[in-house]
Amino acid sequence: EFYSSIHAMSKVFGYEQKLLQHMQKFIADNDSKLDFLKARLEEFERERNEALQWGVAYFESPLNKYLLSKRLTLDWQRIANLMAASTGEKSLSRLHQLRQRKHMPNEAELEGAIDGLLRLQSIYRLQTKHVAAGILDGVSYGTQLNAEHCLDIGQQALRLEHLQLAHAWLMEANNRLTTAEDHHQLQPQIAEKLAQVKARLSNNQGVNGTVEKIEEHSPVPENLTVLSEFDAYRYTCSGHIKPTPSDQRDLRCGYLTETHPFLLLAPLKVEELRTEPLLLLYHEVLYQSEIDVITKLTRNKIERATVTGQNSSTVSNARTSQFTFIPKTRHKVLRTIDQRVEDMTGLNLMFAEDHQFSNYGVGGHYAQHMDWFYPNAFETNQVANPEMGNRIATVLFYLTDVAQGGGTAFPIIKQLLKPEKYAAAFWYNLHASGVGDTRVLHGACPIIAGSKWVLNRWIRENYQSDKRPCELWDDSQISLSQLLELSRRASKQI
Ligand SMILES: O=C(O)CCC(=O)C(=O)O
Ligand SMILES: [Fe+2]
Repeated sequence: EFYSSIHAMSKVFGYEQKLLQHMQKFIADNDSKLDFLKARLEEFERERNEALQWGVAYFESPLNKYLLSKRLTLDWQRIANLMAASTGEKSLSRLHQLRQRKHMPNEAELEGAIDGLLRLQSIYRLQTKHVAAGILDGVSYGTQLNAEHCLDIGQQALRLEHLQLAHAWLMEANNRLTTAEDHHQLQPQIAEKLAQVKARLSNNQGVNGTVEKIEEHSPVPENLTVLSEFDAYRYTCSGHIKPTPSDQRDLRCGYLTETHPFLLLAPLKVEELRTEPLLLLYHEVLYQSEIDVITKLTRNKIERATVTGQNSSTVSNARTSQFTFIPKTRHKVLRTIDQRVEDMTGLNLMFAEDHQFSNYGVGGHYAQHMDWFYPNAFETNQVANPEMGNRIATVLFYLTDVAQGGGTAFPIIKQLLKPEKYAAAFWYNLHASGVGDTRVLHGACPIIAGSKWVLNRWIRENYQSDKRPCELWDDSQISLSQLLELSRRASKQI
């Protein structure tokens, strides 16, 4: 699972250094063995040449008879033994051990890494020729891919039915054939795969077996209001879906001082991103010292995130991040943060879920979802502490900035929050009636470069009645029967 977090990736990077050291030792041992053999070979050849110069007289000397016999018995036996002995076994067995280590990537990880790259490419509409040249969204990382790498990626894109991208990568592989050996070895494979891609594309398009120009990305639809949920998420990540000036006209920002007397002294800086439904962004609501404690608390604790399914939690490509839950009893800093969340939200944190810390590495993302539980999740016992009710609100703290990508996208309310260290987003998941609000659909966009840490505070609805009174009227935009339908679909999907 190393590709889903930078933390795990740096560990594996350390293992690679050890692998290289064992390999060096192996080579050094074998080198000295070969050096020894070469010296013996020279010696034998020298003796033989001398013998040849003697001619027949050589065999007349008892000394030479002895030397020849010795060479052909003892000496050659030693040489043969040495040649047969495996050298560097110790380094080899250490190397094997290291490769068995936890976190060592296997083939599934390799595929995951390519998946992540293709996801980045399709969401941010990156051009293949740029990616292959190490340029990601305009920033150059100085890593070039060779023809073989491009072929690998093209093949996987083909397996994943990303036909347009498969085509672009295979063409790039062709462009990157440099040596004669590459041409000889790779070109036939590339040509074969290209033919497959073209055949599939023309089948799909129903064009009499010919495909004209193959674009690597389909054009951005003109009407961005009728899209699948995933497309809405990705076009929000890429910045194509964004609020209009009229969406933003009534928004305010300022200092929050009302929820607690303490805030008169230290007001919270808050910005309204949307009023209906409410989406707020608090700036500078964490201290570096708190992040330092959190870093220590979560070190070595994260594991690959799952999505909750019908029968169990499963690792899914819809969510490639790593997380851990930590109860607030573990450290005073977590309780201090909860006090601050109470001040920020006016809600009661007594029964919030444990603190969830997530780490996303390059390519890491979490596709669109709602944080609230569908009714069927309660019926099928998938909700921990169901008596606490649904997740009334979310506070999402950003513990890092992210170099490129990694925003939180809200496709329906057209917002893309760029991770800002020390900031936190707040939104209600439920309508005042308690019905889940579908407008707060959101997801974590894939990271292009850098690493992202977030802390989720999921606040449950019980014990909030004096804070956010439950309303009898339903302000939701969907009916309960539509909600149940959504819920049924969600349980089938996972
Ligand atoms: O990391 C983000 O930006 C969003 C995370 C999220 O939505 C979640 O963990 O539920
Ligand atoms: Fe979420």
